Amino acid sequence: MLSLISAPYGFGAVELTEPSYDYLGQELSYFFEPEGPPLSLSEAMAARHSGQFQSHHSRVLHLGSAPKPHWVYLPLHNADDKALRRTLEIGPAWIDQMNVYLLHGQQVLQAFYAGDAKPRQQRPVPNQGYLFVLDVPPGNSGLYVRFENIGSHPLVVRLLEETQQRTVAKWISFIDGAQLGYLLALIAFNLMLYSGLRDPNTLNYSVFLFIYVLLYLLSSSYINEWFWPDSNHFGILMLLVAVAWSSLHFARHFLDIPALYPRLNSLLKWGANAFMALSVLLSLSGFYVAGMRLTFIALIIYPVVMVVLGGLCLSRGLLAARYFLAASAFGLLGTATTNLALWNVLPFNTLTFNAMKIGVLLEATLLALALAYQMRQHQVARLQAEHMARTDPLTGLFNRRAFFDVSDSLWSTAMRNHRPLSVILLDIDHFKQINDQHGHATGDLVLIALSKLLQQTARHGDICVRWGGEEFLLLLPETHDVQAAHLAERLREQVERLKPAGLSITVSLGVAERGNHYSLDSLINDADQRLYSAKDAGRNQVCHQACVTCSDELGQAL
Ligand SMILES: Nc1nc2c(ncn2[C@@H]2O[C@H](COP(=O)(O)OP(=O)(O)OP(=O)(O)O)[C@@H](O)[C@H]2O)c(=O)[nH]1
Repeated sequence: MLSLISAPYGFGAVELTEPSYDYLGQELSYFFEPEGPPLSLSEAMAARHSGQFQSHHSRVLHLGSAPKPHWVYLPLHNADDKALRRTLEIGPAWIDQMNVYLLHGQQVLQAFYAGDAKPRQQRPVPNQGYLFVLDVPPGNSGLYVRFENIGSHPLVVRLLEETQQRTVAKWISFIDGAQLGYLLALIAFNLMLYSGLRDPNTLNYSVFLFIYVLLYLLSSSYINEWFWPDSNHFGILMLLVAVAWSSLHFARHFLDIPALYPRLNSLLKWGANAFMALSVLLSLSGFYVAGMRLTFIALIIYPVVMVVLGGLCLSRGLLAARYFLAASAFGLLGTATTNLALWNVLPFNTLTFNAMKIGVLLEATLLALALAYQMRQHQVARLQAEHMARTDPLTGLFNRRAFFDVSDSLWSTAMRNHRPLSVILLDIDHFKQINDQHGHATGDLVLIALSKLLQQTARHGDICVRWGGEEFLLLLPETHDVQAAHLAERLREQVERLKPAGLSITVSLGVAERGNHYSLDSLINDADQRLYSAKDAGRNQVCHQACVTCSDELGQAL
């Protein structure tokens, strides 16, 4: 037994005089404990010396989704003539229990008891894992670590020299600060948008991101003391379930799935609720591993569902789905890359290890862009609807509704400041004949040509309105009756020369000035009467206050 214990450590040992940031998975060997009471250190040592420890060939040790208690051995060598201080880093942060022994010969030099399952054990350092300061004597030494954990824990082990450890800690603080600051800024901004715009998508997005931030903080061991201090796994599981649920909730509403795919929507909604309830129930009733497995299955399915939903909605012409699809694809890619690296399918390096974080940042950014794009689309649609409600579709001129919106203030200003304001009403002569003889489409062309002429002739500030079928109104601020009559006469002459669709047309016009009118309606009425006077007088003429050719009584009197 003694000879077994004193067997050499040297073969394949980590050389401590050559500090490196490398992960040491390839130098590790491991051994699953048989059923029964936990093995003691000397039993584990005996198992190693009898060749029961298996060697390992990748940088991360991943022993399945719920491995049994096991031992890990790491041989060390110090070629220096004095003891070297190294920080042993063991991640991730959510290991329940581990016993670490540093041995030199058969002598235990240091022992540590760590994990997040028992209150008085050494706790992990946020986002780095468990840190143990080792003073390794010259020559060969060895590290034995016993792990016990409910659920998956890919094991990432490094030995860092003091300055390396400080560098790692600095970069972790910097990257975590930047990442969390960015996500919190997105959450705050979207909550502000929600408080102003009441768009439920911005709220759903903020809730989803906030749960993700909580999950990140909890799984990296930042906030274990505040939430579920003695049941970290339960907290992580609940937040995983909540992240999955809230992301699907956001996706369903953002992509308008209830309207586009009502049946699929019900399926997703009830499926997500049932899965959430089942996971929580299983975990609460002691079937934690089953609950966890269910959650992990869902976590694989959810991102795929997102991508499929994005694709479906894009095929239905929902443009904001482009951003959504890209966001989901990045999220899926990041999560898949990190998981495949942890399972040693992809090479494990800083990029693949952090791919999930990068994916989430890209996903959050693209979803924020998707929301912005959707809001812009809603705004454009609203403006278009408003524009259409105010505009005559054939001629592009204001319709009556828009006229009353804008004319009120012009009328009030003119009244208050005693300023002139005139109205011209214009009607195409015998327009019915044009329609009857040349067809409705030709009639439309005539109307379009005439409205263009009106727009070109009117000054900036004048208002052109399609008043009815073939009737137009011009509201002319700062214009006296005589000036309006001149404009009307000019228009009449231009129409004669216009020849729209090759046809000769004429118009009759009635002009009225604000004068003693008490309301805009009465002013328009006056112009209308003069228009009909112009028609009665033989058409193709202007009738105004000083009119002598038309049959207007007032004009005749003048
Ligand atoms: N092409 C076309 N015709 C229209 C439109 N709106 C109204 N009309 C036609 O305009 C004609 C107006 O006819 P009437 O009210 O009898 O007037 P008119 O033939 O111009 O006769 P007077 O006004 O007395 O000279 C009708 O035939 C309507 O169908 C339109 O948007 N497009």
